[in-house]
Amino acid sequence: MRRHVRELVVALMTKPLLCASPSPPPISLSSSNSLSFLRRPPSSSFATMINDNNNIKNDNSQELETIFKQKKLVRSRVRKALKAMEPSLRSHEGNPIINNAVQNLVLGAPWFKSSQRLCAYISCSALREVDTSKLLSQILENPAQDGNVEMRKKKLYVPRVEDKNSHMRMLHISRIDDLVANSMDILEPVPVDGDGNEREDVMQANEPVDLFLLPGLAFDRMGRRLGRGGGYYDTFIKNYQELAKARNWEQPLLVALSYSTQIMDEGVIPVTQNDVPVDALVSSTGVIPISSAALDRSEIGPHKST
Ligand SMILES: Nc1nc2c(c(=O)[nH]1)N(C=O)[C@@H](CNc1ccc(C(=O)N[C@@H](CCC(=O)O)C(=O)O)cc1)CN2
Ligand SMILES: Nc1ncnc2c1ncn2[C@@H]1O[C@H](COP(=O)(O)OP(=O)(O)OP(=O)(O)O)[C@@H](O)[C@H]1O
Repeated sequence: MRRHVRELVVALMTKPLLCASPSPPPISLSSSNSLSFLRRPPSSSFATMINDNNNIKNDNSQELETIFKQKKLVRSRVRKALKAMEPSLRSHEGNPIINNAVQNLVLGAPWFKSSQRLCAYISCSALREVDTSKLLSQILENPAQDGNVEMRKKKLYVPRVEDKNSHMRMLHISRIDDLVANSMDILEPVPVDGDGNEREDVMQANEPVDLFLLPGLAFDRMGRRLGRGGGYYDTFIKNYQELAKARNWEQPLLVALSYSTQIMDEGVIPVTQNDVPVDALVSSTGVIPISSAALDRSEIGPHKST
């Protein structure tokens, strides 16, 4: 609570909150909607754009509490919608076809093909997250082949929760067997590998990560992302972005994976200044580039990282 008060909070909503309304319908991403993303301002102006539109300044704890309550409401609505995707009830989402479609879109994306080092989540089926197992095995199994950018071996870092104070590390793994289930039943790496060596922490790595594949509960087409309430990802990403800036590295592309039912109308997801917007969203309907960085890296050709 005290941490909430300390935050210089800004309500980044461009419309009044619609949280009290019933479940928002999933947004259908028609081609005209998709095209509107091509007119998005560059990512560097993304935060500014939101701030400029922000006409409600929330610098007191009461307003912050309201935002957290609203976040809770959205979370519980989305959890319910995800639960309704149980095999007997769900139409086509949540099944292997949809999970395959999302992962295939990622595997085919230029920003994925050209990535050399990435952080990705280990999906948890109990949380109804978009599956990442195919992606992870492709990354880990892909043999190194000199000269072929697409086939170049990628380095993978995955999350490990260290404590309940939003502290998460991203540790290097080379095999799926490097993972064990934690108390939340999410697979994560033990800090020491089979040879007794400390796993590399991405914050200590000498080279930049170019891609983050992010989980979340709800998203919108402006790049807003609502997590599960731990603050782990927002805190981690902010720290990594600061590190990249200090080292003069290109910022990693932030890409979230989502079922369509998790994509909200604009104005539904309340955010504070701690919430880091994503650059792109992938659902079975397609890749939605949001920032100029996502558009730039959607072009075919090797991605140059510094
Ligand atoms: N696959 C995956 N790994 C991850 C995350 C994630 O969201 N997904 N995290 C992202 O932060 C971190 C772990 N944080 C987590 C936070 C909450 C819950 C969870 O089980 N939440 C329940 C509600 C629990 C409650 O309200 O008491 C849920 O969302 O249904 C799991 C992981 C790091 N690793
Ligand atoms: N960069 C940060 N520094 C410090 N505290 C933070 C930061 N980001 C989030 N928090 C704190 O984490 C808690 C959860 O925040 P929030 O509800 O935005 O998380 P979330 O977006 O659902 O989670 P996540 O980022 O793990 O996906 C809040 O108390 C928030 O103040």
